[in-house]
Amino acid sequence: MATTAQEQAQLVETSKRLAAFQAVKDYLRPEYTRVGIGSGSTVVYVVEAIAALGHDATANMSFYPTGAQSEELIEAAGLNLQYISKLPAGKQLDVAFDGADEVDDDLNLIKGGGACLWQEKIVAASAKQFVCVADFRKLAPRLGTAWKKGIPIEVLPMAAPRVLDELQRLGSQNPRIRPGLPGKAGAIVTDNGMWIIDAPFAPLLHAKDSESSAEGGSGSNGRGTVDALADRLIKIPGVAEIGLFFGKNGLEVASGAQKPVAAYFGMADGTVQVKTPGGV
Ligand SMILES: O=C[C@H](O)[C@H](O)[C@H](O)COP(=O)(O)O
Repeated sequence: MATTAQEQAQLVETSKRLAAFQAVKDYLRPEYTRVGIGSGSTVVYVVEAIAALGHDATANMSFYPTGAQSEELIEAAGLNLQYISKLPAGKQLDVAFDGADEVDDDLNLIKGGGACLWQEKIVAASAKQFVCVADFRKLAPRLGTAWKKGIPIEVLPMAAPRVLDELQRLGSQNPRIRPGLPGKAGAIVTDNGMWIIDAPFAPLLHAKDSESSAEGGSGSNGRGTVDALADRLIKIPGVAEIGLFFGKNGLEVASGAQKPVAAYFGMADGTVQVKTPGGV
């Protein structure tokens, strides 16, 4: 049935909210004290779901933002704001919630569509459990299938031309420095004073593909895997961080995981689909 653009937009918002409320219900335990809050439009509903639990439920919890937007969200909801820079060495967040631009069926993520990725990766990797919340548009078998804008890469501004050259050598088709929003002359500037380059690549294979391929890490048909490309991108001089969240998942490593222990998707039919490392 044909829907108007307005109806489609409403469906997407409803789906984000469904995913966020279910994820908070499943993963925010009353005994938790340290909670990471990511960036983007879906995380708005995560904060709404947490605030809806009431002051008594959250009074002993501190909330760790991933940038200016989530800092504002936490404060506006009346939740206790704390900073990852104040997390003592050896301690972890109990859980962190964040959105994604694309999620593949091995739970690799593309993030940074809203120019937040560096602090997000630090917060996710600081959590015992990283939980992703998204709507049905973000589901894709391979990264680069649905999200065609490219992999967001946070770069030191003075290095941007050299990074663009290197990205083209690695096979990116037409990598671009992301422009500022209307009213802002020049490039977009991140919360960390960096620029973003969006680097499109052909859809990326993942570990599950290479397990079934004799070619190992490079995948089948000569196509690159998420891990192999990420390893090359992060080594380019001038690259601060990349918007690929990859590697071991949170069930395989005790700390430092960039991949979620669960990804929640609000679906168009009003259900919530949950993907976990064992269940996808
Ligand atoms: O840069 C922004 C972050 O990585 C977001 O988490 C990501 O872009 C998803 O945002 P949204 O929930 O608005 O789709």
